[in-house]
Amino acid sequence: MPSLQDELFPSTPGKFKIDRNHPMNRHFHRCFASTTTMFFWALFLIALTASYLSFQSFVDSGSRYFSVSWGGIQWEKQLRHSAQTHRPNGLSVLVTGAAGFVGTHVSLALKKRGDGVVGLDNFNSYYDPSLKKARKSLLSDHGIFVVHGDLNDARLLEKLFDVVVFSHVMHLAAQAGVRYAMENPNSYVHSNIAGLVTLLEACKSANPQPAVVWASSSSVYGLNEKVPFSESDRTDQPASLYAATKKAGEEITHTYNHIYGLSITGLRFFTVYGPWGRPDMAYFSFTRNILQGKPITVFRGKNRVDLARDFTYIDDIVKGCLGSLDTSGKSTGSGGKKTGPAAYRIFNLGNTSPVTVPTLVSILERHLKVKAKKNMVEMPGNGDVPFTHANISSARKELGYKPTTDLQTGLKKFVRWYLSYYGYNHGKPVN
Ligand SMILES: O=C(O)[C@H]1O[C@H](OP(=O)(O)OP(=O)(O)OC[C@H]2O[C@@H](n3ccc(=O)[nH]c3=O)[C@H](O)[C@@H]2O)[C@H](O)[C@@H](O)[C@@H]1O
Repeated sequence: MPSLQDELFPSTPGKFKIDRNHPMNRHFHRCFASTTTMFFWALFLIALTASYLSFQSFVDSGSRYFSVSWGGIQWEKQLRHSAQTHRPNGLSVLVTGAAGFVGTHVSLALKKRGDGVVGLDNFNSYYDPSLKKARKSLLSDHGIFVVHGDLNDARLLEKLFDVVVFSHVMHLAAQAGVRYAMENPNSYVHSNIAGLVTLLEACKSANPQPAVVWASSSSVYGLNEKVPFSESDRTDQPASLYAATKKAGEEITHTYNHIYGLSITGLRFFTVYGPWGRPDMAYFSFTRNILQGKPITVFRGKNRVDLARDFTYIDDIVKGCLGSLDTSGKSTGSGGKKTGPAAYRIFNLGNTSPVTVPTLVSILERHLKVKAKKNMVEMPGNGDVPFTHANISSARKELGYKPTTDLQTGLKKFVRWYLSYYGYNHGKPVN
């Protein structure tokens, strides 16, 4: 005889029948109906919670415009993985502008020695974004995750510091370029002023606070005529809006050091060049034009004096950046409040041997084995300075900084990279 259980729950699906008039069944039906209702309510609540959570992560994932794609469990996992250190006392560094020229090289060097690195970049189109994407995939091949987002996105920054405990921030994201400031002045304010403040706000509120190393510029010396340029020289005569925003950055970082106890190191880079460089810079655009048989414009100063730059090779700059991170000392603030004095430092990172622009051109001609078509033009009043020359004794003493690559050697490496990246074979494009 089948048991009650068997009758009510036959093993064959579809044969389930309930005799509603059976007293036992009436009782069961009431119970079952309430169980079903509960079951559906539970399902409904689970669905509601799930959609709330995914909505939250969608909200998290965007700026207030709900447009940028960041956030979510998988994204956080990638962040943590990328930030993991692989050496005792390794650093965990947030590198802003990681898909930029200096950012890419610094990120790779940190990763190579076992530090954790998370990149941040907005991939803007100031110059060819495909070069930035190529740098990103180089970083990804080395296990470095680059978040696509803007410095001005405070929620994103807060989230990054929530997910990862960064010991350091290497702040290299900026609107670069001296002459472009006349075309698009607001982009300099957006990145170099507003973006910097948003980043410092996030750093000051982080617990623990990271130490900050950031890129200033040799352009802050502006119209200074005393050579070589020392950190104590006057920097109150900027010649371009770009220089003015970098100078403002030095003052802004000082206040965050003073009020909140953030450890700050500002690095005044001197015309950095090398493989994976910036296409807007003279050595890069000259190379492109010379190879394409197009003319180049070489600016000259007053009285036909050649312009000169203390061109500095990227590998030397990277050593200066790593030396700065290693010696920065801790920030002292907690819960947004300073608990003691923290380091505030500024260093020149140059090569200490200026080279004129016509000499730069003749070195390129030699390496490319092509003669340049030169248009010599008087320097327009567009923010340029006639020369730069770094005194690096402070950096040498404090960071162990010692540049070792001269322009001839560095440009040879750049040209080799350029020809291979853009598909040239013996100076001819490969079809
Ligand atoms: O070190 C710095 O402070 C700055 O170095 C470079 O600025 P700049 O030195 O002007 O570098 P380039 O734009 O590559 O110019 C180098 C030299 O070539 C000259 N030049 C540039 C472009 C051109 O078409 N012709 C030309 O003769 C410039 O006048 C300058 O003397 C970077 O672009 C800045 O972002 C950086 O902050």
